[in-house]
Amino acid sequence: MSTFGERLSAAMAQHGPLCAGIDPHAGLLSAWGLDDDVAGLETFSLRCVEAFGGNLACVKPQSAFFERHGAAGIGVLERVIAGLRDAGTLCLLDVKRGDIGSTMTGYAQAYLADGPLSVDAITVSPYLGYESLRPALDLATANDRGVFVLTLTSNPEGQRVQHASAPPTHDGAAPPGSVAAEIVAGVTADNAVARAKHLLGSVGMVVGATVADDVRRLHLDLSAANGPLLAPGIGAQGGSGSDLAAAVGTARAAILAASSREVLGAGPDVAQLRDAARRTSTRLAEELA
Ligand SMILES: O=c1ccn([C@@H]2O[C@H](COP(=O)(O)O)[C@@H](O)[C@H]2O)c(=O)[nH]1
Repeated sequence: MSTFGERLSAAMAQHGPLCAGIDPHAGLLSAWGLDDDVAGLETFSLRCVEAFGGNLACVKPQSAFFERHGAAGIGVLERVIAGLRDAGTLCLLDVKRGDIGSTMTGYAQAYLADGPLSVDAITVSPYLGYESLRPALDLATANDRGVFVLTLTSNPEGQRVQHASAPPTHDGAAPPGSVAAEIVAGVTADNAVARAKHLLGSVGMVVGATVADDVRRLHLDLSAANGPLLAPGIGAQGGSGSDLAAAVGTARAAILAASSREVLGAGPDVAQLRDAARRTSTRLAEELA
């Protein structure tokens, strides 16, 4: 099988840069005329699969909105994942997992090995240390899956952690600067083999569409990292593809722009939802060009 980076490159070339979110907020269920229960969750989510499957490069279910319904909600998530797989559309599960290595192995097995929650890629949180993610990084590589490491998140609170200076390493090597820069350095190293083959790497970063100024302020070289950049914050959070594209240099080609509420507001009609996603993808392609 081809690597996740190769599959994502091909999908973006075919369908454009939009990664539509499936975020079944209680408010959106209500706006679609659905009850805030498992039946409403299932109707909402499977309409999204019908609208987006086969039409977009990637779809990003937000695990939180399935987990809040308990085991039955996870069952719906399993059916969403299966539906996207059947449609041939990449599924990036936004689940932001991160733990000590031994536990991280369990999370990696849940999402990056074969099983009911197996997806093409997941989001991971590096705040227990980039190397604590090693079990997920290694299993993703072994199974041709991907991970997206939180690097500069779209929310304003993230700055206090992500802009902080990284302490010196135990071996005395000079730290690369900020916490965010340390994560970029880890991703750069993990994508080196793909880079040598002139392929997009399978280790991506989450860099919010709202934080273009921070990318410049921290002097992050996202091009050298050679991974896809998941850019949430388009639409409802006020971010724009063009601002981020201007800040990341040649990495703009690797921006996978995530938008949830802006697109989902076009439901519940499947055709209108599909049209909204296509329009957003076309607009984002222009902003990122
Ligand atoms: O830095 C981050 C990381 C993840 N997200 C997630 O993306 C969507 C955004 O939803 P919108 O409705 O388009 O604002 C949501 O699932 C977040 O958890 C993020 O926003 N920022």
